[in-house]
Amino acid sequence: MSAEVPVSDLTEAQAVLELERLADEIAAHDIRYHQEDAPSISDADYDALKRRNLEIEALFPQHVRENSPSLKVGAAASSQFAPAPHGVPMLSLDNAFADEDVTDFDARVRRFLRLSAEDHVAFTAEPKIDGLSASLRYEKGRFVRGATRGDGRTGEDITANLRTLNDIPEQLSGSGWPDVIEVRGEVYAPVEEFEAFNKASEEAGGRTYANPRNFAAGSLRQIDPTVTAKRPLRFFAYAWGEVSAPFAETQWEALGRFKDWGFTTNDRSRRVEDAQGLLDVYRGIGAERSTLPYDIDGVVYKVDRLDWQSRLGFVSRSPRWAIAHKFPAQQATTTLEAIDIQVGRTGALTPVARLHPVTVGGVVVRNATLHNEDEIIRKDVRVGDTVVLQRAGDVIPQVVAVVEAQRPPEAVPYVFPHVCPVCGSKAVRDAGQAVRRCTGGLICSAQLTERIKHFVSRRAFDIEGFGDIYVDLLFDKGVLKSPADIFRLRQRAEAVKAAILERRKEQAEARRLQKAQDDDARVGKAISDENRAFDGLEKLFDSIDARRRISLDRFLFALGIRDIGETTAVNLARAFDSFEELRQALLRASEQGPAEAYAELSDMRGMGPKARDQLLLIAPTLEADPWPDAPMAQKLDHALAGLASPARRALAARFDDWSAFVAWAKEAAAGAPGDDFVSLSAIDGIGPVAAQSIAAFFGEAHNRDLVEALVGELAAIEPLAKAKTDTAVAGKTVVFTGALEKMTRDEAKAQAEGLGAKVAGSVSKKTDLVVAGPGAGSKLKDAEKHGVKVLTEDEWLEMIGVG
Ligand SMILES: NC(=O)c1ccc[n+]([C@@H]2O[C@H](COP(=O)([O-])OP(=O)(O)OC[C@H]3O[C@@H](n4cnc5c(N)ncnc54)[C@H](O)[C@@H]3O)[C@@H](O)[C@H]2O)c1
Ligand SMILES: [Zn+2]
Repeated sequence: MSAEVPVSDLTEAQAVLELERLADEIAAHDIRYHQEDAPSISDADYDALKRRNLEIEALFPQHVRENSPSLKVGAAASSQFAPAPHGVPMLSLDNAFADEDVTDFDARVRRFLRLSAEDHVAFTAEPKIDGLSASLRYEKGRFVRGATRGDGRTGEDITANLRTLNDIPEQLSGSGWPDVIEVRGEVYAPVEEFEAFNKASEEAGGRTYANPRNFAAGSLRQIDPTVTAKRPLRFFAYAWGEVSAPFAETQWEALGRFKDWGFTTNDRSRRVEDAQGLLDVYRGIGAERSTLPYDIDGVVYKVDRLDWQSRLGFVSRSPRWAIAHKFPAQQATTTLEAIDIQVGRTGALTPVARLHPVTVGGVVVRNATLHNEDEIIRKDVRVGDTVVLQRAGDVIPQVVAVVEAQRPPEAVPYVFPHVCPVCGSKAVRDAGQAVRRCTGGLICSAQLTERIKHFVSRRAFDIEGFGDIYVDLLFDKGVLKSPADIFRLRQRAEAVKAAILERRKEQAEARRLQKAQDDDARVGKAISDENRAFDGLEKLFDSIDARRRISLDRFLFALGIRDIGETTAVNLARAFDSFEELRQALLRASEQGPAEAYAELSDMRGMGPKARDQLLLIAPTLEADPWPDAPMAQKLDHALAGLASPARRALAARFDDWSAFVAWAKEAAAGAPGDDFVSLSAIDGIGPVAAQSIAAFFGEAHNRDLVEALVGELAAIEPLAKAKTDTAVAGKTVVFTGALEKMTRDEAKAQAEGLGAKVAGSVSKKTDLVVAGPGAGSKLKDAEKHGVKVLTEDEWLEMIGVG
């Protein structure tokens, strides 16, 4: 996660934005976790996002969003299943982590019920099974409908799937059940069976799951119940929803009734006379945890008396009468056999620990995340080390520490690669960023699909109808390997059609397998539907052809070069009369761009531009070690006494050898930028960082080849008109905010830039004008704060002579 502003430092405006961001991000994780059974972050990271959201809401209660994650349960039901509305909502639980949280819970309950010190509150303590909850409706003792929790109000109707579970009686046994009762509880997969499934599935080339919970959820929510029937799912009953008549007076009694009626209840559940007893049960169950046949992530405490439960009632997403006391993550030690680097679709290099297989909390772990470069350095993780692993019902187990006492003598510090293992391009870190990224962009196959999606997107080449589905499909089938290939698709229409057909057949086959019935007629139909799909192709080819003429700024932006955003692309394009002229300038600059040592020096934390320039001046005069016996820090203090101390410290942290430092400093001095590079970085709105990025891009032969091939497919790259200097707004910085009524934001921006104005996204001291339409918010306030002139849209149009 990138560096975050501490909650207490957030301004009100930042808080509003942050709450919005968190709501979006958490909602996306909820869908991946609850709907797709494929979370992309660990539960601990997810919980941290939720906590941050809560903390901000506590400071700015007036800005709690209607869709706040703190008010929501789960995620909306998937449309794959019929909706199953819950008459009594299915809620989540509040969490307790520390012993004090449990004491607080007891105190809250007593305060709410206005009990005196002598009154005892009895509780049940039940293992918190890490599965997914289900609600089973019985009418006159017969199972009639079963549903998932969904968003708490509406779940998914999975009756047929639930019927396949042996733990779920078709007909209740015993007697005394109400005419209507919804029995609720947890569907889970025993750890051993989960492992066996994964192993068999892996050998057969099928899907594997990260943990028993995802496996249970994925197995239960199958379209085809015969698939569910083959999966080893179990059910514990522990709660209820709608009932037509009371059937118990306490939680404990209710659990007993469930058992009488033929359900399995957890035999580790206990009833305790007061809150003191809860912690004993917690420790007891905790001690047994790693030997239990199923995953648990805590103990749930519930007020035993049901009349008290109903008086306590609910807050938005959880009952007041219950709490989940979570266990800390489970740990184990093993040896680290290798560190592999994976490259994500955005080019991020992620280190993965390959481990000697070890069982953590019942699950065999072979890989663990090491997060990023700094984490490896901070923990000094080395290949061969014995490491402590942690798993918390998590997606990916983590390496939390190294057992240094067991380090083999030959283990050396890990050196994080500076090149991409997929494409061999340089991998760099931006200042202040934890992630190292491959700069290969369009030539890196790990990133290609994302880059092509960017290339064809609205703000780049704007190829209508070229959706993600086409990009993924054509890439998978090997038809699309570079931007130039886009323009060759019409010529290769047969290959495109074959790819589409093949995909359709795969989909039909997957459907057929899922339906587990040989429905050949449907496969046949799916294929004949192709012809209709091909109709769209002609149109796609036409819209591709329509973009063979492209403006220079869009062309540059589409290449997805680091630091070359839309505005920078426009500024660059404006400074040159043709693409050819720009290309020549870039080639010259790339030969004189700062060398790697220079770039690293400029990038070093603690090294300001002043210290950098001083060092570059001194570097050529540095000589053999003047003080061989002193520690490196003292040598640097001595030789570079004129430099600020943070700069000296940064160097001392980077080098432990005098001659390596001197060689590097000399290289940096030699690599200082030449005239062509300087004039590139002097272009208005460019600067050294963007100049360095684009020069480096054109400096790499494979990028030049890629551009060459692309240019070969295009009819024209059209230069932009030079920025005007003789208009009323030339050279002024303008910010648009609120709704514009006479034109779109993009049009307004293009028009203003055409008149020589700069368009900025936020208001600062440097802003000259703010054009505010209806609904303008914080930017308008910022304008007042900085005393910036504010215009209406009409006043603006008048000013530029259009009104
Ligand atoms: N990694 C991700 O992307 C991601 C996304 C969403 C949620 N999550 C994780 O899911 C959890 C939050 O989900 P939640 O809202 O279901 O809360 P929860 O799992 O913490 O608690 C509520 C659930 O506990 C279960 N439960 C088990 N035994 C029970 C018992 N004896 N009595 C009552 N309930 C019992 C029920 O299914 C109930 O719905 C967190 O652990 C969170 O980290 C992770
Ligand atoms: Zn790469």
